[in-house]
Amino acid sequence: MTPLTSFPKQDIRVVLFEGISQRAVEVFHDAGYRQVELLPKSLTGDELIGKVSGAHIIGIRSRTQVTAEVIAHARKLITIGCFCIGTNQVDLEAAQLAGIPVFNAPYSNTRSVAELVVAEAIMLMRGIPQKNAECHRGGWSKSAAGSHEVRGKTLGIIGYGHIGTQVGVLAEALGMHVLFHDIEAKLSLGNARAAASLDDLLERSDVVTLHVPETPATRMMFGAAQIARMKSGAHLINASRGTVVDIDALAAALESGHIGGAAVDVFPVEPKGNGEPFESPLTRFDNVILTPHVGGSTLEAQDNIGAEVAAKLVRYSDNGSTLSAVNFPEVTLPEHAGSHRILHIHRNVPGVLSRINELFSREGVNINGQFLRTDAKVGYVVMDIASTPEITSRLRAALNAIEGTLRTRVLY
Ligand SMILES: NC(=O)C1=CN([C@@H]2O[C@H](COP(=O)(O)OP(=O)(O)OC[C@H]3O[C@@H](n4cnc5c(N)ncnc54)[C@H](O)[C@@H]3O)[C@@H](O)[C@H]2O)C=CC1
Ligand SMILES: O=C(O)CCC(=O)C(=O)O
Repeated sequence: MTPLTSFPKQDIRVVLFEGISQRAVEVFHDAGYRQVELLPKSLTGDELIGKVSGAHIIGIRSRTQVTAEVIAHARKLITIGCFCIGTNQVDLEAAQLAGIPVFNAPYSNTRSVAELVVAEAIMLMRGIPQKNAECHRGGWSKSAAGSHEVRGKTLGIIGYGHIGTQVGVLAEALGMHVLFHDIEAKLSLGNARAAASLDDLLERSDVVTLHVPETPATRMMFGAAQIARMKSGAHLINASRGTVVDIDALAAALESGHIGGAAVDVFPVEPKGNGEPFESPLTRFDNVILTPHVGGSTLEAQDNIGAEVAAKLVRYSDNGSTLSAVNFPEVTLPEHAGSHRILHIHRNVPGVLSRINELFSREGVNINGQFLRTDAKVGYVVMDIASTPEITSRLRAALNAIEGTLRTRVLY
């Protein structure tokens, strides 16, 4: 791939997919970006490739799959924003090796998911989904059978991270006992306790809720064997990723009555946008709350996410800072008024930095500031120099010729 360079801000094309908040557009406009396109849904296949290949910055939510193939066609792309928490929809390694940092909003919708999950735990324990469905059909069955308070019951949280801990805090405020299971050692908040094992958690919980990211280890981590371990009549909530639960095994356990009810917000296959058909083996069960992946969809969260991720994208585009990028060495940079800033992204192989420094000394250019971070695969070095456009352009061409260079950008 020929390394790319930067150019005037008014020519930078930003494409935001999946109905990202207007707040993001405002942040780009305020920062001087004029070409911001807001699309209401995700795209796939050639349509997505066509759109991304013309963009310098893209913003997506959980639905748009930015695969290695999409990235290979994204010749102008300098950065990707996931306007959400999860980043599993992006091939992070392919992006990194194309010199494209990816940003997300790691906390902005945490509270929204936690509130929904706790509300669902109450609804499931009361049998409200099936009562609601019956009333909608003109039925009436006033009864306390199968209806319970959550106070004193046990909530099992799988994945005790940002969301899991918030769910635990809210559940404890309702008088629930909280157990959690995580692959990492975690500080328990309040009176929450780590379960001895996943099986231990499943055997003791009245409601089990999943808050793990999508990783190779969590794909289908919750199947027939885990469901069988749950107490008879217990409830399952999944607002993590649709690939985490074996949906057919869940349907079978609902059919048999082993699972008392479920709330599912995420699905193995989700429609591309509103108005597209939704299909799931769970639609036939009254005791299942189905929501269209709205765990993080509150106006509060979406506004915050729009502002946060857009600000990160602007900062990277304007200044080169990669602080909080999820796939890139993190460099925090000062302002560079009065100097040219050269950003050089390269494979992390021995000798690249010394070749860069040799080049600058050969050109007789003084480096006012140099910032370097590396990870296992990639190095990111930023140099502020007092230079003329001619010298900078010569340097840029020479930098591009250094073996291992993935991308060079210049910020004037
Ligand atoms: N339904 C929705 O709208 C939303 C869904 N999400 C999903 O929720 C996930 C979790 O979000 P956060 O809590 O912010 O992430 P986090 O990274 O703070 O927490 C995830 C936790 O899961 C643990 N974990 C990872 N693999 C595990 C395994 N195999 N078994 C047990 N624990 C494991 C991690 O150690 C970590 O503590 C996101 O990755 C995203 O997929 C996030 C926001 C909105
Ligand atoms: O709001 C969205 O589109 C996705 C929310 C989500 O799943 C996330 O933040 O990871």
